[in-house]
Amino acid sequence: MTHPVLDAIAGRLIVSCQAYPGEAMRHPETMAQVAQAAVVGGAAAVRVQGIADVAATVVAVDVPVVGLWKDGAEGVFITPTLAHARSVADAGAHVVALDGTRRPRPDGLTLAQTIAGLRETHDVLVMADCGSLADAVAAQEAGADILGTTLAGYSGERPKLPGPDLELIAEIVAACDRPVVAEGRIHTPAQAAAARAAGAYAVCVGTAITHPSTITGWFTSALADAVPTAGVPAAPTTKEA
Ligand SMILES: CC(=O)N[C@H](C=O)[C@@H](O)[C@H](O)[C@H](O)COP(=O)(O)O
Repeated sequence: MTHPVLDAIAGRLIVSCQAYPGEAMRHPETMAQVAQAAVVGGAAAVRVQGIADVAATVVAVDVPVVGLWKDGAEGVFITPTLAHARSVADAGAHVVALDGTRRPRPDGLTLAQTIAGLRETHDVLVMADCGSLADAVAAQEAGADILGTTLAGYSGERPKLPGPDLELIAEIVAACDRPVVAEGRIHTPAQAAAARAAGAYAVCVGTAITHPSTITGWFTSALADAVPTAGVPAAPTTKEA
């Protein structure tokens, strides 16, 4: 690859550091610290949501920052307009991640117009968050530098599998010639490796690394379903006097 950011992430892990509205960890400094911890663990890049979080993280880590701005929670909400994209780039993101689906955008621009407009003002890479093979093909045509499977299972064109959509990753890799970032519901190291084996250029993991409430829920659910099997010592009981 010919771009230093693409060189940096080749075959590597990107960690998405996001807290959601109303959550205790939703604070730019907190997310920047989470990003620092991910870098210590070997993250080659981090993905961060929100202008303040991007700005705080860019100065806190020495790896590329993939920035996005979620505005809303339905339809096109990941960096939905050119104005959002420029703000993310202004905050210092090295890569601007934006909705890469074929759905209408709130400002009426096409994806190609959005990418071209961003390039007029900023020297950044663009990651298109796609939900299907057709999205990825169109996003490549529109000028995206990186194709992500971020929206597979969220835009209505692919099933929402419990794990990553490995089939889609392989299809995009076969049909396109841009780096493909596997993202979405990669919950285990084995799934990350499987995404890489399916042809992903890099693998992005969020929830399983940086969302403690969800991870805690996985454990509490497992315990709620678990029953002691034979041979397990019984819990001590209080001796009667
Ligand atoms: C669909 C959507 O809004 N995805 C968002 C995109 O930035 C994030 O909420 C995800 O956490 C991120 O894509 C990483 O995925 P996962 O958390 O499954 O590892």
